[in-house]
Amino acid sequence: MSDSSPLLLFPFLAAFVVLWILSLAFLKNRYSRLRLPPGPPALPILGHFHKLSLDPHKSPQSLSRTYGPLMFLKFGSVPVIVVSSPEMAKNILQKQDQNFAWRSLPVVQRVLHKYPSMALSQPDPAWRSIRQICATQLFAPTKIKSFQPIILEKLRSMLRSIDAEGKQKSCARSKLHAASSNIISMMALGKKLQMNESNSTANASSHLTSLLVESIELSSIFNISDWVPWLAWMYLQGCERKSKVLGGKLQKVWTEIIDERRQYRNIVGPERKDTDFLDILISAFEAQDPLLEYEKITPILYDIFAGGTDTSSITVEWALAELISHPSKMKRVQDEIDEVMKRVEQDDVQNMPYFQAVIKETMRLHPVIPFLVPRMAKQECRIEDFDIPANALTFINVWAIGRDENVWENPLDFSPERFLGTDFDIRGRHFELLPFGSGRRVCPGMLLGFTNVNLMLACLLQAFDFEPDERLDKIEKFG
Ligand code: HEM
Repeated sequence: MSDSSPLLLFPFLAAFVVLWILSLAFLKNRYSRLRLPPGPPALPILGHFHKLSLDPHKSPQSLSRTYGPLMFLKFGSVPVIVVSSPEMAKNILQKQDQNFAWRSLPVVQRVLHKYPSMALSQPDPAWRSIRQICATQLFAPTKIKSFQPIILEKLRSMLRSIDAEGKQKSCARSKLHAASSNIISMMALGKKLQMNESNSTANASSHLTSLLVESIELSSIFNISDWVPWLAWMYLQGCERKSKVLGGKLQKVWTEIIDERRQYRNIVGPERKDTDFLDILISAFEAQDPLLEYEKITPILYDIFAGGTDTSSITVEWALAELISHPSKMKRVQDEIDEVMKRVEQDDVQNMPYFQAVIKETMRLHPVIPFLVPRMAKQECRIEDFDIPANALTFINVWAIGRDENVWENPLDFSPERFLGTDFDIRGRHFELLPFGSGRRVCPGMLLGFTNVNLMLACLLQAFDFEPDERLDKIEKFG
């Protein structure tokens, strides 16, 4: 660096300080008339970022022990509400669901897709019509049932592969992940794609996998522009540029896949049947909108891959880790499986109360999306005695609710027995247990995700005996 560089920095620092003072004054005026929920004192610019530890899902839980189940924080300049009790969650997700159905769109996602994905769309008519297609066609119970043979075939091939290569943790993890992605990819884009490697779409689909992984990694980077928007113009981390390049590549692959399918549909003509999600989506869009922009299908496919893959395999991994650490519970669930099932079938899985309790208990202690997908309050509103500012990003801390001693007895114990003989389910009606969220933004893939978790876990428990392992790592990592 040359000698003159500190001088060059001076105007930059001066501008920074002025912007900071202006932002403080602006925020003070903005919130001074409101009775905000309690929260710790904030630092300038950073807000409460310094309060987050390296495990960001744990710090809000300890803060809420001091400040209560409805807490106000600021991350950078973004107002944040953290909810940590079933009553507050019910207030937001049921009583005020409409106002809290909005999402904030991170910069990476805004640049990555021409149209926002379903998970990050605002609750407008287009989002509602996609949710409708999800409920009545893509994830309808009959559709999921029709996919059961495909799911089981993939799982049997996973079992063979684990059997051949040993069931060390790392091996089982990668096989679970691969099985989960294969199941989703078969349902979304069709069996033939995976079978015929010389087919150009098959190559496109394997390229797609690596682009999707890259895009999920990019989306999970902590991007300063999202939290301190007035610094966005500096492009400090280059995320926008990377998203633009990646978005272009993703769009090219999606277009190839969709175009090839449309050509195939034209060749087969009206005789064809909608076999997978892509077919269903093309038909549904064509029926609704003759001037269809096929690009609007791509964010839905993106959601199906991004939302449907790791969520199931991680849940199964946690269930196995807990059962391996609790051999008597492992024996009880395996005995139940041996008694009820010859071969794994979804209908039988539902008739195993202890097995179902194991899954609920796993989802209580280890929800894969610990804060749900953050909601945003469209308008200023009140919760109990407090004012919630418009556009406050709202985190429902289901991880903390699942471990709250005021809600659960001995909350840190893995005890599936607590669910036996109760009517608790995971569908978003019981605000103590919300692994799939609740209200109008509840996970649309819940039935599919739950079916996959059931079948994967049942297959593994039926096929193998797992030895207790002292080296078992039960450390939760965020993101
Ligand atoms: C064990 C499996 C799964 C779990 C635990 C899970 C969990 C969740 C959660 C907690 C949310 C946020 C709900 C809220 O904001 O209230 C969500 C949203 C979503 N999930 Fe899932 N999910 C799973 C499987 C799936 C599958 C299989 C798909 C699709 C194939 C999927 C697609 C989505 C989408 C598109 C959204 C956003 C919905 C919207 O904002 O309108 N998920 N999921």
